[in-house]
Amino acid sequence: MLFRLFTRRMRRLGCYRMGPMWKALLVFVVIAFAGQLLGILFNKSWVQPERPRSLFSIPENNQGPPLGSCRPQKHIMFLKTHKTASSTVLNMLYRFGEEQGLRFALPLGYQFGYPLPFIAQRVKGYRGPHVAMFDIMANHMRFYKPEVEKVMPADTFYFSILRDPVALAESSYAYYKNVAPAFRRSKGLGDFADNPNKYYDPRLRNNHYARNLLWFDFGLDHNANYSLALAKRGEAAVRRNFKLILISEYFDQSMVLLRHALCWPLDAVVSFSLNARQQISKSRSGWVGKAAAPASLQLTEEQRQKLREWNALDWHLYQAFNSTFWDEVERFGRARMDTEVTLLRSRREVLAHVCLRDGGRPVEASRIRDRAIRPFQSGLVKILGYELQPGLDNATRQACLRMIRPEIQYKDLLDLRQFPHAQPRPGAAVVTNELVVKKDSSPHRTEQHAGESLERDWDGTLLVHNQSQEHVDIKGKLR
Ligand SMILES: Nc1ncnc2c1ncn2[C@@H]1O[C@H](COP(=O)(O)OS(=O)(=O)O)[C@@H](OP(=O)(O)O)[C@H]1O
Repeated sequence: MLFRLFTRRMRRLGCYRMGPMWKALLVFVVIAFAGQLLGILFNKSWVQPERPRSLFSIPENNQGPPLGSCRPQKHIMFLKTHKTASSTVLNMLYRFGEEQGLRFALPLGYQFGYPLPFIAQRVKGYRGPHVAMFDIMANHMRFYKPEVEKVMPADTFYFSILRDPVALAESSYAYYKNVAPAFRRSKGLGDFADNPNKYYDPRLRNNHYARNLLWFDFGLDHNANYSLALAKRGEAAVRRNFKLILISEYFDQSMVLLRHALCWPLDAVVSFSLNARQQISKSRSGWVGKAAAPASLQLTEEQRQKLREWNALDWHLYQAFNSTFWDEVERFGRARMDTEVTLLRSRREVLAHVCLRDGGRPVEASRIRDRAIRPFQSGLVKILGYELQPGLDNATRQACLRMIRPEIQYKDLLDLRQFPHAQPRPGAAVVTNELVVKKDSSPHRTEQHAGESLERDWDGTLLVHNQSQEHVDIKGKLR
């Protein structure tokens, strides 16, 4: 019937003198074309990324507005800057990679030899330049592009995240109070801001946490004297190397841009804030109120301004990329952005309701019954985590767990999956549930081992001093 119709139409079009061979070929082309068309209409995975085995069976159309004909990006390098919400972003990358069976470039310990500039040998299982082995790289490092390029495929998508340097300084001071000598010596952040030069010695290890920390993480000289020309050169280097720079203060808008840049489904960028510090409120519940900072972190407006000046290179970077960020939002469309942010937030609320106890409120580590998901603690304040809703079915529980599993534990899990037969190296600090809540009270201990000098860094990282005095973190703790 269809064939008869088709031949009649062909006759009308003047195709009388076709031989049987040509006719057969034409029929074949038409059938193939119709097949493609039906495939496009009915196979959504062509137009939308395949939804990872995700939390709950929700209809496809709840995965956010369609993304067009893009393909999900699977080669990703995220520069995990410090105290910028980067652990929340890392969690999303871990989840997506795990669900899609991607391979992670993981550090031997928990960061890639930080604070030394990145070298490819820090990647576990690295076999040499341009051996395409890894899909995602995202743990803390001091960025150094030529070495990163040895590890990651040429079509890798590079992105990172920035935060207002004043907020970042508060977070960094709270977290690294006992780690950065400049912070340790001052009475409080306000005192430090009033006269940073009194406390800051650029030669002392870990003082990079106290000055232009973003600039440092991007691999630039964070102690350089500020000049506009220098700041613009640094900014240009970041622009050259990174396709997208997110802004922590606009986290949800950032996630929308990221989702579109990576062509990912909505669930992949829905997250719960990880690594938040507890801030004591005056209310009876005694819980988090961002306004109520402890006395040692309180700042006057003048001190805030001084911190901007002290971190002038970071301040420049932040302002420049904040402006670029809003240009991107403009290009994306304000109304469209608002719609997608609303969708993202409502999805987060649904997931919080399903997954988390107490309506999703973060709690202090000691109150988390499952010790395996307690977050690592450091500094002046308590770092909060989450408790899972009891009584979840196994699949939901696993999906929820992924969203709240702290960075250290998640890295260990992926490491074990990728290297199931690897033996821990001699001297390696094995992460136990106890260790993740332990504060290291005696930083910089030194021991002798097999002719080498071993030193424990503030976070338990085992550093080996060999003859060239290079520090190698074998395995230790984060940050
Ligand atoms: N979604 C979202 N939006 C905005 N801010 C967020 C988010 N998730 C985490 N955070 C805040 O980020 C701070 C922790 O940053 P990091 O995870 O990068 O820290 S670390 O360097 O890995 O230790 C930490 O900041 P402070 O609470 O000010 O210390 C977190 O509260």
